[in-house]
Amino acid sequence: MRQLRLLPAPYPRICRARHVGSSPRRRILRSAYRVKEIFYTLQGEGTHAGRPAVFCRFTSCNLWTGREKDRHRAICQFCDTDFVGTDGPGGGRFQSAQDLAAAVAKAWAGAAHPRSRPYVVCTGGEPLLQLDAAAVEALHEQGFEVAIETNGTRPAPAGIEWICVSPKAGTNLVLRMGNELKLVYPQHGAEPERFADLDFGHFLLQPMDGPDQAANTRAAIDYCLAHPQWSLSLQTHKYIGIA
Ligand SMILES: C[S@@+](CC[C@H](N)C(=O)[O-])C[C@H]1O[C@@H](n2cnc3c(N)ncnc32)[C@H](O)[C@@H]1O
Ligand SMILES: Nc1nc2[nH]cc(C(=O)O)c2c(=O)[nH]1
Ligand code: SF4
Ligand SMILES: [Mg+2]
Repeated sequence: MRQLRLLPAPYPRICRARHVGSSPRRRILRSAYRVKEIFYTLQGEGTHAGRPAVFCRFTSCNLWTGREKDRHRAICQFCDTDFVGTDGPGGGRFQSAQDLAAAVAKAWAGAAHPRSRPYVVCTGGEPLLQLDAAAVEALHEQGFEVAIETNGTRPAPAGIEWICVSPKAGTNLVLRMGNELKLVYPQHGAEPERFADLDFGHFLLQPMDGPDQAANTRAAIDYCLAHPQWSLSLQTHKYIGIA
């Protein structure tokens, strides 16, 4: 069980909860995995677009509060996602990695089959503020192949099968290798050339959604045509009207 506790320093060496806050005196232990929503759909973006997956959307991000009133001063200002709170379908607070993995397994609708291993995409918000080795292990125990969508500013626990990093301008990119680098385009200060030499299996440009979506799509197409290391990633779920 992951319980809310305040620990006096020095802290026990064996403690699975994670510390929050910088000052040792202010280290409060997080109580649970906080999840906005868990839902079953098709992966809409990137290399695995079209693949059935359970999406586990963790609450909170380190680059935006998620509140519209703060968007203009956020580090990441173009976010298309509501990740505030735990009130979405299947959302809630999960006290243990096992509880979290059981909720994800409940959402998987596919039949067991050797060629269709259950697939979970951990996203957010920023999933690496919460996803830890215990959660990855519990998801594996439920039979899942684990994928993540991350802004790359935090290290990832071991064992994740598919790491998709989507760098944001003005941030320090910590995750510099992975399976796919999916860059929202265009971003002043995060031009594709800055990332082209990193160790990723796939390099994708995803047009920034918003008021300039059509022009951004044209610009992304032109960039890919001129620089064939890069492929286009469309947010297909938005076109076909699924979550
Ligand atoms: C909502 S984010 C959550 C995961 C993580 N925080 C991240 O940024 O990668 C999921 C994906 O949506 C992308 N995304 C967010 N807002 C977008 C927008 N307005 N247009 C296109 N892609 C966007 C992100 O770059 C990321 O690849
Ligand atoms: N269908 C679908 N595919 C997605 N790929 C990444 C998503 C995300 O929000 O992280 C997402 C999403 O929200 N829905
Ligand atoms: S880093 Fe990801 S979740 Fe956070 S604000 Fe940006 S796109 Fe949204
Ligand atoms: Mg999304």
